[in-house]
Amino acid sequence: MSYWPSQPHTFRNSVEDYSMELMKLAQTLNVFIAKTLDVAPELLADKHVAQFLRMSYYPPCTSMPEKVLGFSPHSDGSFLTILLEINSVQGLQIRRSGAWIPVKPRHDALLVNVGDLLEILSNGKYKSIEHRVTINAHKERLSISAFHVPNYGGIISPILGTIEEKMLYKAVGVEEYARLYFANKLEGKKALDYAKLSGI
Ligand SMILES: O=C(O)CCC(=O)C(=O)O
Ligand SMILES: [Fe+2]
Repeated sequence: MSYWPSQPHTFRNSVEDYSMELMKLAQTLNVFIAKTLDVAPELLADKHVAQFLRMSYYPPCTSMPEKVLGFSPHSDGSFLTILLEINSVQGLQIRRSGAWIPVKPRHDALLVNVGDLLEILSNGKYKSIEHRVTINAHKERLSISAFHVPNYGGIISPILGTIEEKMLYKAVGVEEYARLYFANKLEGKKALDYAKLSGI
C-alpha cells in the first residue's frame, strides 16, 4: 500500500505491531465474553476479525471549550472497540442514566467499549455505551480507537440463552448495519433502533 508516510520511519511497523497485538487482545476478550454468555467461544470467533484504526487529534480550544465537542454523542457500530488515550488528557465521557460521566484516563490501561453489534449478538445482555468527547481548554488530546468488527459478508443474530428468552433484536447483515450506521449522523444510539424488535 502506498499510503504509509515515510516519516517517522518507524510509523508503519509500530502501527502494524500495535494492530496485531490488539487483534490478539480482542480474541482473548471474546473468549471471556463467550464465557459470560455461556456459549462456546467458536460461536464468537468470527465476530472481531476485521479492524479499523482511527487516530484522533483534538486541539485545545482556549476561548469557549464548553461550547465545542470533539466527538458528538454516539455508540460505536463495532463489535468491540479498544481505545488508547495516548497522552492521558481527559475528554471522553459516557452517558449513564441521562448524565455525562467523565472517564478518567489511565496511562497503564486500554479502554474497551461494547459496540452495537455485541449488543445485538448478546440480545441486550451487553449494552453498547453512548459516549462523546469534550475539548480541553489548554491541552491537546490524542487517542487511537481500534474498532473490531465481523466480516462484512456476515450476519449478526442474537444468541439466546434459553428457549424462553425473547428475541429483542433482529438479525442484521454486517454490511447492511455498517451502511445504515454511516448514513446516519452521530445521534446517540439511534442507529441501533433499526435492529430493535418492537417492545423494547
Ligand atoms: O477519542 C476518544 O476518546 C473516543 C473516540 C471515539 O469515540 C471514536 O473514535 O469512536
Ligand atoms: Fe466512539
